[in-house]
Amino acid sequence: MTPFAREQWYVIAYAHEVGRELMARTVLGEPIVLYRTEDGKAVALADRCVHRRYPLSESALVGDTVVCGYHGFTYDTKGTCVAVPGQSRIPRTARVAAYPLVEIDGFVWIWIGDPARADETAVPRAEHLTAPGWVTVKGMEPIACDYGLLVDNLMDLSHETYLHGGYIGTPEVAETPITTEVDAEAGVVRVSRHMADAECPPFYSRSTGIDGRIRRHQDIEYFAPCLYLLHSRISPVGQDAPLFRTEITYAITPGKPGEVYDFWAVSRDFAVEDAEVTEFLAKFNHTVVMQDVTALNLLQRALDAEPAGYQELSINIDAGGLAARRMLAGLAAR
Ligand SMILES: NC(=O)c1ccc[n+]([C@@H]2O[C@H](COP(=O)([O-])OP(=O)(O)OC[C@H]3O[C@@H](n4cnc5c(N)ncnc54)[C@H](O)[C@@H]3O)[C@@H](O)[C@H]2O)c1
Ligand SMILES: O=C(O)c1ccc(O)c(O)c1
Ligand code: FES
Ligand SMILES: [Fe+2]
Repeated sequence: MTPFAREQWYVIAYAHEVGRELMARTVLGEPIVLYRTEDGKAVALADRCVHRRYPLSESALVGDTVVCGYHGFTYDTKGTCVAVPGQSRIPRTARVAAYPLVEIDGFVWIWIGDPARADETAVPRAEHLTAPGWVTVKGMEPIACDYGLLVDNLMDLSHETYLHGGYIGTPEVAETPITTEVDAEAGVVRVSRHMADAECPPFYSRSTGIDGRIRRHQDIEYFAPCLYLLHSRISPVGQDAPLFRTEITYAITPGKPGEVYDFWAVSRDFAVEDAEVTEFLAKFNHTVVMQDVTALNLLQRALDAEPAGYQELSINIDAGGLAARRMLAGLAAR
């Protein structure tokens, strides 16, 4: 299993998902309850009551406090217990952990680690998700696999040719070599594949209106451990500047061991008023994501049935994924 890297920021939800209803998510194996205060501030607490460990997400939100649904221990936004039933003295140790949160670019980021070390300026940015002039479609799918399998999947887009043919894949994706760069200091892995003359897959022909062959550049930036950006640049062959810019964002958040949240988004700065294009990209990308979900569920079940110590065989296309795995191992070991 890919080790969990603590002392890091992770996307726990889209901002729009968090409201005045208690919501449960598990990140790096930690059960967490999320809600918004009456003033609109997002709060994340450990989702286990200190009394008998009842899930607080199955409780009542009363004003800005959570009243445990089992015996009524009441917690404020800092996780401090402010009332217990049947007595006025509150035990000094009656508190649950409160997690640092940052809301930015339409994501709610949570710090998993020592709260004193949470540096908000270290949250990686995906400005296109909310920038004026850009339109975004998005969603989230949970997958029953090691989160490292989703990292591998996204770092090696040669699979588009085989798994996503007729959607985003064409023969040129698998045929074109990649370049890989590692910025160990910044914690970023970059993988680029520049296709000078390629078939235009339906994802781009139907969104851009191009009907001939294209120049297609895929520039990946993986900000380990959670944020993945694919800068996609498309133009008709012969054009010497990119005409169509699409930013594909994934946030890869480990849930319980063997589970991952796959947050996905597609942003564009062309045809922004065209509702048909928006609807097409939302539907089409969801289908693409489900092709990956199905493959990764299947792959995890196959790996689970393997005897220990099975051998993998890597080739050139795996350079980005291998660099990402090394970076994750380094973050987890720190
Ligand atoms: N690793 C690389 O090779 C590489 C190169 C350039 C940019 N990037 C990354 O891409 C991100 C986006 O950059 P930006 O928004 O400033 O640049 P941009 O929107 O001006 O696009 C520049 C990109 O378009 C590509 N491009 C140029 N002409 C093209 C054409 N005719 N058809 C298709 N693609 C074409 C370039 O290779 C480059 O990737 C940046 O974050 C940068 O780090 C990576
Ligand atoms: O390679 C691409 O252009 C592309 C498009 C949409 C996706 O969801 C994706 O993962 C990749
Ligand atoms: S378990 Fe929460 S009050 Fe008893
Ligand atoms: Fe895929």
